[in-house]
Amino acid sequence: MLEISNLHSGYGSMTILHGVSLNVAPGEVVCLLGANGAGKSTLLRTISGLLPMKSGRIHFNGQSLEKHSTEKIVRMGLAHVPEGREIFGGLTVDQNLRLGAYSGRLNSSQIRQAREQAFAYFPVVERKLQSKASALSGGEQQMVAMARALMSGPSMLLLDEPSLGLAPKMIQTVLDVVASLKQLGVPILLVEQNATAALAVADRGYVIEHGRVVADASAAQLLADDTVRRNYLGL
Ligand SMILES: Nc1ncnc2c1ncn2[C@@H]1O[C@H](COP(=O)(O)OP(=O)(O)OP(=O)(O)O)[C@@H](O)[C@H]1O
Repeated sequence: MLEISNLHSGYGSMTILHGVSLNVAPGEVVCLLGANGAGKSTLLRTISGLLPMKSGRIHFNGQSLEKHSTEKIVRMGLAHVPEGREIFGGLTVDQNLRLGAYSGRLNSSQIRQAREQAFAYFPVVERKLQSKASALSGGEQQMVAMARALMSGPSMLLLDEPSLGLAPKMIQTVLDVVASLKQLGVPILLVEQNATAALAVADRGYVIEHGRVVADASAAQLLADDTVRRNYLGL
């Protein structure tokens, strides 16, 4: 579904990703592990076209994403929930959700369905529809960001630290939503600092160090690996 090979990317003249290759198959949840600054967010930003690649290949459903705008990539079905949420604070929650549907992938009845699904996952989003997004707590904003991504009718999701700043109960809610989307067949590439909990819902994972993939294994193998447990799972 998503195939990345020998990807180089970075900021200006600085290269952060040095030849990353990875893939996500239909229906898979794949977790990216790595220390702060390893390049995980940079990878997601490059996939979604927020950052131009320097070289390499990214294919989504057999189509190259190179030179496509982020807007086009969302229209192709790949939605990105960035770290730090980046919702529009001056707009209401409802307006944020409508912007999520702006890509035009869904017709009006599908948009209604996506809205209902988002409300079922995140009841607080429905309760706060008319509130200014900036008036929501950090955790509530995180849920709006995920709901907004669902409004584009994604066939794949890139989630960057979806549980950042959430209370423990809400962390589990977010991971339950990940598991539920997986049941619906939506593949997810997930960066998550609660790596043990993330690997519990993931099929596979990649470990990234200094912009390079240094390990690639099933979630069960990563959970059992002493080095991974020590360095990334805090066990
Ligand atoms: N806008 C930017 N301009 C220049 N350098 C950046 C920018 N964003 C990130 N970097 C640098 O790129 C490197 C990788 O950052 P990135 O955010 O991809 O790491 P990460 O693995 O997601 O880390 P974290 O877990 O802390 O979010 C870091 O050295 C960071 O300082």
